[in-house]
Amino acid sequence: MNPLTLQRLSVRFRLPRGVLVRAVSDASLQLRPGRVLALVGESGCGKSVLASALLGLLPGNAETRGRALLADGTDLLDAPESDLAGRVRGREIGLVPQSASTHLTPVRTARSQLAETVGALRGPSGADELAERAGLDPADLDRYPHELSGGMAQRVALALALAGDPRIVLADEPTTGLDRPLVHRTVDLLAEVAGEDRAVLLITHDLAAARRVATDIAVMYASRIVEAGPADEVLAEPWHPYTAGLLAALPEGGFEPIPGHPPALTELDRIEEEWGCVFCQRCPDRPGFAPCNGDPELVEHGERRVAAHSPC
Ligand SMILES: Nc1ncnc2c1ncn2[C@@H]1O[C@H](COP(=O)(O)OP(=O)(O)OP(=O)(O)O)[C@@H](O)[C@H]1O
Ligand code: NI
Repeated sequence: MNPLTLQRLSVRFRLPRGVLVRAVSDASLQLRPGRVLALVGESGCGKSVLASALLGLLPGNAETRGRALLADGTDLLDAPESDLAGRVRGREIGLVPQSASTHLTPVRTARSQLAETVGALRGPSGADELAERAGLDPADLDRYPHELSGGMAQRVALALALAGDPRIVLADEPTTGLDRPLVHRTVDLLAEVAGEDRAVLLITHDLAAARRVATDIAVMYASRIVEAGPADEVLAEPWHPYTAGLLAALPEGGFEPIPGHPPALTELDRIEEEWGCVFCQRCPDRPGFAPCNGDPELVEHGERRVAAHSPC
């Protein structure tokens, strides 16, 4: 059994006056030990909401559907908070947050915070060992948060995420604000963490970083996973025009961003009704912006799947 299996996970938010935000729609994914799954997509497509759902950290106006199953059958979507707090967060799933330094208490050294977390989670490794596994000189643990560089803070955050010896490590935009060499260093460390037989979910809009370490990739657009599969295959020959568009936006792809913007997540039902699919309005394969007919079909082939019209 895989450490985590998502089955048609959906999350929507209820806003005043009956407005609904469809943040995640029917997401199905598997995290596997020893592998890095990169979840990529433009800002606002629902990546962080998906992560929050797995950690039981959605706000009160969220409604979920589907299942998010741990290997022992626990469904994270309906597990009681006591279970999530006592057993899941930190122990089953370690979180590497977006801006590491804001998660550290300013008045205490990194070492005291790491030691406290190890104690609270009853983790098997000491602070020095965790620091080394996170690529940090143990001597740097004696620094206060304001004495840590961005890269060091990120490594402290990784050490904290490993403190409870979790089988799953979830990193949500762990490279924000880091320069390119540090981005590489950070994602390389995540690959090493996967090498310890953990499953890593790397959430990022940095496709170049994802390409560097991902073994598997899932591409999210307007709340849906539109394409997924082994990273080398998907990135060498994308099946969805959105994936192709993301690659074309990279420097080596020619720096040609996809024109237009993703639709507002409050508008998805209306757009699907009018257009058939939510990507048509930006789709290079539909000159003249002809609407598609109906839902994009899901095509599965081996380990790959794509939800697009042909051509979409
Ligand atoms: N509590 C909430 N109530 C209503 N809408 C919300 C709430 N939380 C998030 N959203 C909306 O859900 C959508 C998805 O947000 P999310 O943070 O998951 O995007 P993302 O893909 O992680 O983007 P980024 O790359 O910028 O981190 C956004 O449109 C956001 O405004
Ligand atoms: Ni289409």
